[in-house]
Amino acid sequence: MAKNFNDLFDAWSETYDQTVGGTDVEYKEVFACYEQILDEVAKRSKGYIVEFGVGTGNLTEKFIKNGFEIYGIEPSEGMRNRAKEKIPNVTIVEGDFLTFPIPEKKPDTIASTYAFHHLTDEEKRKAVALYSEILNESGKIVFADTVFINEAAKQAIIEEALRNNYNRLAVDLQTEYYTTIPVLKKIFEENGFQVTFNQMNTFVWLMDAEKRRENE
Ligand SMILES: C[S@@+](CC[C@H](N)C(=O)[O-])C[C@H]1O[C@@H](n2cnc3c(N)ncnc32)[C@H](O)[C@@H]1O
Repeated sequence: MAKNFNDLFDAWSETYDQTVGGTDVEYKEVFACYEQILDEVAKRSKGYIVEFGVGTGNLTEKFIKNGFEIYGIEPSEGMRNRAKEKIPNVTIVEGDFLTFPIPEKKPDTIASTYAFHHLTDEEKRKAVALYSEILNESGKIVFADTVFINEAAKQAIIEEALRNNYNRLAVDLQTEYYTTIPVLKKIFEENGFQVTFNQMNTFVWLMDAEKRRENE
């Protein structure tokens, strides 16, 4: 099982929607264009969707508005409760990226926003291998998360955060498992996906990974 961040997210659940709206100056740029990022993930998703780390249900709500059937997975009870208040009739179960009740139907899309960095790179590799098995043959993964083009870019952003006295952001970037595009590209390709990366703001990249067919 991945590292447990539940205390942090239970506490944050009450004010999370204000943070994504830009009230926290340290995280303003991380959440810049938040609605557009979620819209783009929703637009690129298809069919029956499994969503990891649903949080307060903002992406889930967009999926529902677009008419999709959703199976949500979220480890924090506080976050699950906020999401259930917002979207009462949606299935949201307790679980994380690696340990979760497998849905009865094979998903067409596995989606997630602002959450995959909670796994170490080794755990990310295990998760993508697992998703390759449980997805439909022509299934896809659509993630948006903070990623860096390389380690030097990551260090430069951490130094800038420290210069701005954004100490919570700097600690977050140093202690969670933010990775680089080459690492993620390798993980997806080794597991039979063809992946594209599109930058959405200074921090967040959209990853769109399609399963390659046998003869490709
Ligand atoms: C920054 S919030 C993002 C919430 C929502 N997806 C959004 O875009 O607003 C990160 C979410 O990931 C969840 N999370 C933390 N560790 C996780 C893990 N190992 N597996 C799945 N979700 C996790 C947290 O509980 C939290 O709800």
